[in-house]
Amino acid sequence: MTVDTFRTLTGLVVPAITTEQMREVDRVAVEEVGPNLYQMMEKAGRSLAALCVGLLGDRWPSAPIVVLAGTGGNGGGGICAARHLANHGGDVTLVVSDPTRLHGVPADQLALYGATRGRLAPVSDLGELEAELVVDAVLGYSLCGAAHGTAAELIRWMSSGTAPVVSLDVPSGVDSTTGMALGAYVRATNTMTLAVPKTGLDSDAVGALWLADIGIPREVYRRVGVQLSEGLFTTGYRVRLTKDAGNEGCG
Ligand SMILES: NC(=O)C1=CN([C@@H]2O[C@H](COP(=O)(O)OP(=O)(O)OC[C@H]3O[C@@H](n4cnc5c(N)ncnc54)[C@H](O)[C@@H]3O)[C@@H](O)[C@H]2O)[C@@H](O)CC1
Ligand SMILES: [K+]
Repeated sequence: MTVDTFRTLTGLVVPAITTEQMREVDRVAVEEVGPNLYQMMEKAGRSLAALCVGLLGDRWPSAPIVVLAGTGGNGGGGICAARHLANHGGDVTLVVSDPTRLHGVPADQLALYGATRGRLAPVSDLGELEAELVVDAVLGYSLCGAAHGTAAELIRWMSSGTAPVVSLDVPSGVDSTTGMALGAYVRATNTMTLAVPKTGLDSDAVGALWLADIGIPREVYRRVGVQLSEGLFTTGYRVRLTKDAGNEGCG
């Protein structure tokens, strides 16, 4: 099932967009207006780390956190979050599905993570890892078909454990436009989506839905034809979204 809108807890209506529209937002930002990908990913990773700290509450920073990252932009955001968690004294272990396939910004994120106190573990160590919180940054909006290979292995590991999972952008394995999963997929307790919510996020796999500001200015949205309320992030860099069912969420 897909939706056209979500709503903030204060009642603001937020439009939902497709993967194709989000790609166009990204393209206009990167090629025409800014911010660049490094800037956006930094904000995504930092907000994701802050959400994790908030969810762990008193158990932070002694609670073991496992961050699972894929090879694309979603993985890059997860690696960036792992760096922020490690920088702030967290007990972090990062597992990258295939480090040899990282390139560009995500590869730079991994190199930077190597300068922290966080651990890097191979996929073969998964069975030995303990987690009180798992960050799912395996697959984002570029999922094509059913999750396969190491990505599917990481998704199955998350599904077999009891630790809550926080997904970046979309639960891995779920199509961000249609909300459908053709194979293994993550059932998140929380999902932090980026910039604008996607039409496929009205799925039970999403858990509590958050929207993070990644610094995209209104000129980008104007060029793409997306109408976001200017009041959306007046209270912070992250806002909770609910399904837009009538007056749900209004006080
Ligand atoms: N504004 C932006 O552009 C930003 C994007 N970010 C993230 O980047 C994501 C998009 O990045 P990408 O386009 O690189 O793509 P993804 O990170 O969504 O995934 C790309 C990787 O997934 C693999 N893949 C695709 N379908 C698969 C399947 N069925 N089974 C196994 N592997 C599969 C591809 O081979 C590729 O290696 C977004 O979802 C978002 O989370 C953020 O990190 C930062 C800012
Ligand atoms: K994900």
